[in-house]
Amino acid sequence: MTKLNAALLEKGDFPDKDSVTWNRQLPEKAIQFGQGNFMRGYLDWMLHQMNKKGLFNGNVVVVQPASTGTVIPKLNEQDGLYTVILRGMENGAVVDKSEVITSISRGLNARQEWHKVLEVAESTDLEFVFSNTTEAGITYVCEDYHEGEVPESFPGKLTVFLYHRYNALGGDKKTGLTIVPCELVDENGKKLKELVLKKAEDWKFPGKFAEWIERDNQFCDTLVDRIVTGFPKEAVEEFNKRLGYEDEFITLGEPYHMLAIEAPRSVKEKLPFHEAGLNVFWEDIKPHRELKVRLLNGPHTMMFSVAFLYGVDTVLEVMENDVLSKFVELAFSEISPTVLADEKVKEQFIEAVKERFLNPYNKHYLTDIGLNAVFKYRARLLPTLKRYVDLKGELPQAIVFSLAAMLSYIRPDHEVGGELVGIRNGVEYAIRDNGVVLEKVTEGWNCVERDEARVKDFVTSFLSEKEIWGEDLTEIPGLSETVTENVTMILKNGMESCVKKLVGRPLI
Ligand SMILES: NC(=O)c1ccc[n+]([C@@H]2O[C@H](COP(=O)([O-])OP(=O)(O)OC[C@H]3O[C@@H](n4cnc5c(N)ncnc54)[C@H](O)[C@@H]3O)[C@@H](O)[C@H]2O)c1
Ligand SMILES: O=P(O)(O)OC[C@@H](O)[C@@H](O)[C@H](O)[C@H](O)CO
Repeated sequence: MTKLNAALLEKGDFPDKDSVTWNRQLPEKAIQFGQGNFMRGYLDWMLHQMNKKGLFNGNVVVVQPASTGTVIPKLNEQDGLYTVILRGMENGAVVDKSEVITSISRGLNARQEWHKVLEVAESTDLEFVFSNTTEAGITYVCEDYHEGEVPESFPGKLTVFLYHRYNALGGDKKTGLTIVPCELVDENGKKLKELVLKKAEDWKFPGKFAEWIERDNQFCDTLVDRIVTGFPKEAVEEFNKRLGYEDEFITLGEPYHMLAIEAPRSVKEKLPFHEAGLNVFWEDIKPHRELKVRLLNGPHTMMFSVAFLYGVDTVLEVMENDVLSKFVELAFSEISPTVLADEKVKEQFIEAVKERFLNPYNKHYLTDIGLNAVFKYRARLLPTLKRYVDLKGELPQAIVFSLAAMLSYIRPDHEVGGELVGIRNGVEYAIRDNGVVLEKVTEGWNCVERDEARVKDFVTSFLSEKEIWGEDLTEIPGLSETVTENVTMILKNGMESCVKKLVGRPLI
């Protein structure tokens, strides 16, 4: 079968050819750090929608920031082209549409082609920097600067990129950029700016550069929302057949999307998402964040370990299971009172989330949601747990149970090629979490394997780890004891029996 690339698009030899809009001559107005599924199915898709209406008139250079990854060469083989397939319900009707996205001009590997990345910094066409480097990307890493060499961290790369631009173009006001991070990190724009300024200070870049950053570059805070499940690895042939070409980057997602962005009016004028009919809010993002992170990401992080160890694999299977769907109800009932929003707004949001989780087309794997789960629990559930304790004077049982389930999920059986492997019902799964977490959990589980009575020591030591939690969680009254009880119960009776017992309790 023919591969998707520029030649195929020009030949137009495939079923959906009439829907393609492509202008290869558009200037490279943006650089994007992060080549993952989410950006392809969300931001690059949005830029494409604007290009179709003549509202952006630009392309994006995509940079792979992390050293591992195989996306860039394959993306370049496809001339930056790929297909987004959006499937689910929209306004009560079934949607199933595919579209070739043409907003990416090329891809670069930061490690191997840093000089080319710096050439982009010199361009007067460039106006925007977008990014999604996961939560791990917007963190401070202590590193040295050597001229011409690529820094390890994303903030380090961005600082050198901006410094190169400042030097190449003379630090003129007009050469400042609009920087729009899409990581799910609270105040992502402000944090990224702080990190850039810190790097500039560490590396003793001139004060005038810091002034240029402050005065002429806009860092915007954002909140992003769309469930993008990525490449359909279990049904590639079926999709290629439907499209009439082979595409290594088919990106599946739901029709729903939302972007909340805090930025000055000038940015709104340069990025008129709303004029292209996109669901974008130019306002305070806090209310959106409060609802979305607590009531969508929170239940995701609660359900992944519970449901996976129960024996199911996807969010849809959770929602369609009698017992697990009750666990999700329990999750909403514990989270909702802690969310600072109008009751009606919360109810409507919860109903919409349930409908999205029930999207019959989305194969959203629990193991994908479980990537780096401990830090997600810290960011997405711990504030809810603490607020619940303040409000009710007791622990939220399901939220606490999901913490025990997460510890049970990160239980290594053995190691393969440096990666930890867990076992569910005799079948292996990869445990993918942060290095510190894996080290502590492996140590803890090793002790428990030798002596089951050591669960208490394991849980207490893990919860008191400030490097992981940012605080000592054993100070929350009863938490350590309840997590210990739950882990012990899961070990003894298995997940199914424990969840059934938990959901048998009356809803709050
Ligand atoms: N997939 C979704 O539905 C969805 C929805 C909203 C938000 N998000 C956010 O997007 C992020 C990425 O999701 P995805 O589905 O694209 O995953 P992915 O695995 O396809 O992509 C991960 C991306 O992050 C980069 N990356 C990873 N670790 C990094 C590091 N330490 N420094 C710099 N870059 C790093 C990779 O190079 C890659 O571009 C998630 O962390 C999530 O918070 C995803
Ligand atoms: O993407 P992650 O791994 O950070 O989190 C898993 C899901 O909660 C997340 O992808 C949601 O589906 C998404 O945030 C919806 O906008």
